[in-house]
Amino acid sequence: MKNLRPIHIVGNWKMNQTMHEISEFFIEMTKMKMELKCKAWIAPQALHIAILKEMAFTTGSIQVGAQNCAEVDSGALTGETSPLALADMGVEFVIIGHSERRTIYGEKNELLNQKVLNALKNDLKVIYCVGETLAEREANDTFKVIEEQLNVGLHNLPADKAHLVLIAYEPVWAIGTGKVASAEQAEEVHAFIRGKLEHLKDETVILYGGSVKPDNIDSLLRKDNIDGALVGGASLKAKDFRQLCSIASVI
Ligand SMILES: O=C(CO)COP(=O)(O)O
Repeated sequence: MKNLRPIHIVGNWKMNQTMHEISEFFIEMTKMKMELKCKAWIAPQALHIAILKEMAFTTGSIQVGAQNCAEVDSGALTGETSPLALADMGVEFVIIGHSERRTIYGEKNELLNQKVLNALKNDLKVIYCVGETLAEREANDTFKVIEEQLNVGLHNLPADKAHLVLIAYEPVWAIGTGKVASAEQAEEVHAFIRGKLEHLKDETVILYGGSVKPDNIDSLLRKDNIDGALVGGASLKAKDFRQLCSIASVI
């Protein structure tokens, strides 16, 4: 079944990168002239989406997305990013429910559901993030927390848009900490998530995120239900990003 699902390497640049660093990234990527056999996506901060789309166009194979969007298309929402505007700009995907949005900005599953449905209405691909904190894992609540995040966050998902949804499992304790979940720990949760999906159980791409690096991605990607990675720190430099994509291309 895994071969139904193309491997995705998604860089989440979070609130990083200057114009100089972005130019360097694409100069390096272009020099490498790599033929990508995996899907390579990058989500820069909103301000950089347009310029990245131009640069990515010259390298051919990188798709550009957003890290967040509002739950409605337009209105008096100062500082928000409209999914309608993203679609209008030709943006391909949006990350929704990242743990930093959930914990720092207090975004709850109900709000995230509105965001998911509205992004899908605009035909954006959605990477919906789920994952437990360390305290929740230690209290043996991992599956309960993730089930709730899936049930509420993906409530009323229209069957005809399910092909636009990807899931990212990002254990909060593994993000930016250098503590990667073992391939077995991640696979256990990925299999659980797949079992809970209502539509397109076999086709839905499920990414792992949390301290993914070139030296640990191989064992993760070899698991049946791990179809790629959502990568923070190691996606910022072209050399690491390219290496992640090269490893993913031969799985
Ligand atoms: O949050 C993440 C990606 O969305 C993971 O970040 P790191 O790869 O830096 O741990």
